[in-house]
Amino acid sequence: MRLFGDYNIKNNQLYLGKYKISDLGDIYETPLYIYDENLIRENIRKCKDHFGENGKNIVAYAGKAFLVPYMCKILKEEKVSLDVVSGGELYIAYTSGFPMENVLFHGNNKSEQEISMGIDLGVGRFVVDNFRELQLIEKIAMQKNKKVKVLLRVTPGIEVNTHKYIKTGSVDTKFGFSMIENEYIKAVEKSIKSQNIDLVGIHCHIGSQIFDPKAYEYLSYTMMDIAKTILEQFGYQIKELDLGGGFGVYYNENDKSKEIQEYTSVILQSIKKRANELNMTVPTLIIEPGRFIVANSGITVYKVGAIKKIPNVRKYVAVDGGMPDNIRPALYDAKYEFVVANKVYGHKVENVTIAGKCCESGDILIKDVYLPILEEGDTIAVLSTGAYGYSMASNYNMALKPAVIFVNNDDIKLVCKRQTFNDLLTSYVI
Ligand SMILES: Cc1ncc(COP(=O)(O)O)c(C=O)c1O
Ligand SMILES: N[C@@H](CCCC[NH3+])C(=O)O
Repeated sequence: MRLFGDYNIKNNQLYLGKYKISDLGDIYETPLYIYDENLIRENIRKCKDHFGENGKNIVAYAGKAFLVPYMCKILKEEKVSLDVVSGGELYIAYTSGFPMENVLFHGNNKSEQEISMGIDLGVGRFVVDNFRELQLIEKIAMQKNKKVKVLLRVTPGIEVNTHKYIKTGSVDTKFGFSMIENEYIKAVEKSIKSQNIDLVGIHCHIGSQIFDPKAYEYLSYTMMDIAKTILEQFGYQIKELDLGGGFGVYYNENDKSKEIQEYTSVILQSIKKRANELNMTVPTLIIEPGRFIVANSGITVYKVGAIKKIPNVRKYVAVDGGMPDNIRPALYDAKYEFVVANKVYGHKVENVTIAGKCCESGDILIKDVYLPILEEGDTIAVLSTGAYGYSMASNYNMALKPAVIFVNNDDIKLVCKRQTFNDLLTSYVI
């Protein structure tokens, strides 16, 4: 078991700083997401320190990992950019006072309304995914008499070793302009010719939960080669090169997680090397880490309810949450570490399966885990759920989305209230 940031064990109990996790579960009700705010800030600073090159390069947090108004406030204070993927994320950023010029607007099927909203709010960069979007941006920008800064998303055709659902840079993907038959060249040409588009650079993202820095070396070379082709064909040197996110994190002992500098140094060195070989200037570089910044800072806390023992088969221990607050085990077969927060080490341990409370046999948080003997009322913490947990939460089975609290030294901040039954009614026409 690996604890990050201020998580610690005292008297056989799990704590975050001075706060006992089982007490927080009682106070704020379970399921509950808890974050170590200092660790988020520390991770952001690590990215800036190892990649920012004193403000020359840009770190853009990928909001899809976890985005709430309080997170926007932290990002603003820490002076990083933000990658959003929908009108909804953009709206959260805007209403939270996040500077719009530091927003990159992603998405493979942006609606006219989203594009219009992005232009009106003045987002810094549109990351353009396809020809339809290019046309729409041009049309809407022309109507509004605006010139819009864009990065073109290119699919580098790079295979990475990660779950197939979270690969995004392979040849066969829904994202970006393909290199096959020089599709991306046509997009560059259209952008350069357009009166209402200001082509700033190119973007790519090969996938998520990647552990091999070599993948970024190869990506860096490929993208600089693309930049060279653009220079040769159009006499245009790109100003910005965005290499996406994807830096892998520790969930369990099979994950060979690395320090961020092991990825960023590869990127910085490879880009400079290739730029030198190609006789080009180094563009402003951008990375978009999501998981790396928030995953290890967050945990999810549950209470044990029903326990079912099937003689000689299996013991199921059900908790008061499950797939609505963490879809990742069901969707990606994700494996987390589990801690019984109110009795971390037991005299005896046993093999159990932790089940959620949904009406779904696949709602299993983990199969075959050794934990101290569990009883109803015990508090279970699932570690490193800070990325793609709350952001992927649903109301399946009309489950209420849990509260989220941030702990920062002595302070506790409730950043999302637990939903109520009345909240479930808000979108219905009765
Ligand atoms: C375009 C883009 N940028 C950044 C990210 C963030 O990835 P991660 O959370 O793995 O760093 C994603 C998600 O995979 C993405 O699709
Ligand atoms: N939701 C995914 C990551 C998505 C990456 C977005 N392109 C996960 O939990 O691993």
